[in-house]
Amino acid sequence: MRLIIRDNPTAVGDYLATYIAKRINDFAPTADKPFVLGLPTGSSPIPTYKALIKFVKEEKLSFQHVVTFNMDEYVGLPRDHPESYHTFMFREFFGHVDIPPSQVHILDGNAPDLVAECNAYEAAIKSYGGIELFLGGIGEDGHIAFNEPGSSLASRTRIKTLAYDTILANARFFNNDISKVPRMALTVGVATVLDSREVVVIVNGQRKALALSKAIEDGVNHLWTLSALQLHPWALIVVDEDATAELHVKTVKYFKSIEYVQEQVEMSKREQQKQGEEEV
Ligand SMILES: O=P(O)(O)OC[C@H]1O[C@](O)(CO)[C@@H](O)[C@@H]1O
Repeated sequence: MRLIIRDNPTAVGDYLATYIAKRINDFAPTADKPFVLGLPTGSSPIPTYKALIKFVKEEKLSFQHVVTFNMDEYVGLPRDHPESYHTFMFREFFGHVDIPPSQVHILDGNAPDLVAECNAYEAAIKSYGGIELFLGGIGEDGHIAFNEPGSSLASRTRIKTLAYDTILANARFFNNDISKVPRMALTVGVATVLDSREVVVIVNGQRKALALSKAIEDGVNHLWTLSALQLHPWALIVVDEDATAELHVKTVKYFKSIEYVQEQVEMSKREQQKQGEEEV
């Protein structure tokens, strides 16, 4: 697992957008071989979405051959409600990039048969050969997607009752009226996320600092489902300075040193390549 620390949420968003754009461009997606991307909602990904939209407007990136799967959706909230994740995704992202709407997948929290809806979602992910990169968000209690504390680390897409902490945290999107926050959601499971070839998670703010330390400094534990990322061969967590508040100084220094060494390696690779080109 790698941990990248940036000064603030905007810098986190810029780093992530550059990272994702490079992954998509290097993959060179086509209609027959689309790039399959998992996406979150919440306030954390907004700077990333803004920076990705800018790349598309500058024609440095296209979502023409990208297929997306969102992490979660509330149960029972009308699809056109301002706080549904459908509305959020089109308002904050899909409405501003060149993705064909038919390539967007978001769970339907109003489906007549919610279990069938979840099973069909897993099958749709499989039909595309799995997710290439899952960009994720977490809650203050360390949940990834809506896999609340105690969720099985082998879980798949399903209905989840939201934890009281999550209901309280999300009340800010419902005029701070707890009674308006849906009690249930559909969410991809921990195993659904772990099946992706790469997992990238955003953690911003001091209120998520404890979750970050539990997830990376303690062992794998179903009470902090983000910790399951320790089992993934290609996981990256990108955080702002505030989110590191509970980490040991040693942990922060260690991950910063890894990034520094990586930069040195890449710089020397670039220099060698330049020398080679000059010799030709
Ligand atoms: O970024 P915020 O606003 O803290 O919201 C995070 C929430 O969004 C999600 O990523 C949902 O997609 C959840 O995992 C989490 O509860």
